[in-house]
Amino acid sequence: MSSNESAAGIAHVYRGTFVHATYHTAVEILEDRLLGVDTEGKIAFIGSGKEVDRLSQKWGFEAFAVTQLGQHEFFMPGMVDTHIHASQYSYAGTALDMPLLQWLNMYTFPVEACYKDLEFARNVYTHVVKRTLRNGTTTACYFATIHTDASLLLGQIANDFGQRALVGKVCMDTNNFIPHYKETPEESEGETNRWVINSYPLVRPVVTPRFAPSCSAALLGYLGEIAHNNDLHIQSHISETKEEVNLVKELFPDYDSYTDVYHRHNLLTDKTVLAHGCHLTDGELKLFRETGASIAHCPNSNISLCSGMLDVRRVLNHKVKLGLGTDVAGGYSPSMLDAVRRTLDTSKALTIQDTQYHTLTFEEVFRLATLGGSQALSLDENTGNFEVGKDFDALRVNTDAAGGPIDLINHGEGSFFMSLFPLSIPPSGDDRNIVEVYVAGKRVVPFVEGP
Ligand SMILES: Nc1nc2[nH]cnc2c(=O)[nH]1
Ligand SMILES: [Zn+2]
Repeated sequence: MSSNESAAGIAHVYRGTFVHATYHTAVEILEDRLLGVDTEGKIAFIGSGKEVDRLSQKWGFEAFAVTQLGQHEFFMPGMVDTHIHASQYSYAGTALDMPLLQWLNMYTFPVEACYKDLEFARNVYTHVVKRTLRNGTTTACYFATIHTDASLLLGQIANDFGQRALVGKVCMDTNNFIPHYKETPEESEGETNRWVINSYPLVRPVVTPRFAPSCSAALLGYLGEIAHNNDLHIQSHISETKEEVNLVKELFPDYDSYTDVYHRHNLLTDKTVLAHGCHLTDGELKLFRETGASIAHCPNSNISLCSGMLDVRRVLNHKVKLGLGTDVAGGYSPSMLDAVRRTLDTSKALTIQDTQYHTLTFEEVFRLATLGGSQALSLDENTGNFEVGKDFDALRVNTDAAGGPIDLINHGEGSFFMSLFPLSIPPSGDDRNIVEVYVAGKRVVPFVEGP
């Protein structure tokens, strides 16, 4: 047995087409493969479908127990939403009529204040976890609110429905508009310490300063220390709008840049993910690269709030890790397939402005939605693509789903279009094409209905 071979028994074997990204190739379409999942939910082997007899002997499964995918089906890795506000799901699709800072005061803070009420929280959090899972988000990096108990509930709900999640209790000690929706720095530190000791098998806590304008230097310092002492993930927002960048300059005049504010409070590490980054300078991107911090690209929100257009190609050229985020409710869609589309749209809009621009390809964006996201969250040892030893986080996709949003037209066996058809789903498909969702080997969609 080689070092990455599983010692656990085989629980499931699937045969058919597998489509995924690797570290070297944006998209690989693997036809007629056999993939075995062990009893711990990890990928135990991947081999040719033609070798079913040899593999069944080697791995000890019955050939008749293999699940055969349909002619128009394939497996792709589950998608990774690197930035979503679970607490804002209740008003997704509404209230996008003002710029970020006014939008936060007018809509977001009043809604988030409601999460003191645990029943309200339970209702919204159950809906957002189910909706994102159904849309193919197998890993979500969530912002909750400042309320520790409601944030714990979000972690429990994600775990119970089988979604892999990073969950952040939001920290903020500055709020001039809604004074009751904030904490003192000491409360925030104490509650974060209470928060980070809790975990569920699929859920990890994330240290979550909301963004520099909502946090004093003292609070940022406490949070950097907690993250460092406990080796935790960190998430926040950065350089989403020019107005925000100017505000940070006013609030933190002694720092070189917005990025420097986080850096000097030990908040930039290889487990940090910062959303937006539309207006970062080259020097700031260099600091991201040096620290290993990553960017959550949230194109729907960037356009919906008229914040800016992130030049993803520039970020990738700086060798900064980048994943995609829905940023509900600044973004109006909880679907990562929408994030794929908006990423392509933003890249094409940049190309319209500059015809020499190196537009992102469909394949590159597919990678960002899957493996790229897992790298951005430093979870790619566990998830992001179909490699032996990783957890089986996967979507069973039917390109010809009954009632689906797109028709599969047969161009004839072996034609150019037929071979590329799996790639049409991220831009043109929707949740009707996602017939099953797996996290760590367990089927979590369709939901198992209670009694
Ligand atoms: N889009 C967005 N940006 C933020 N910056 C600080 N808080 C938020 C938020 O809730 N949404
Ligand atoms: Zn956000």
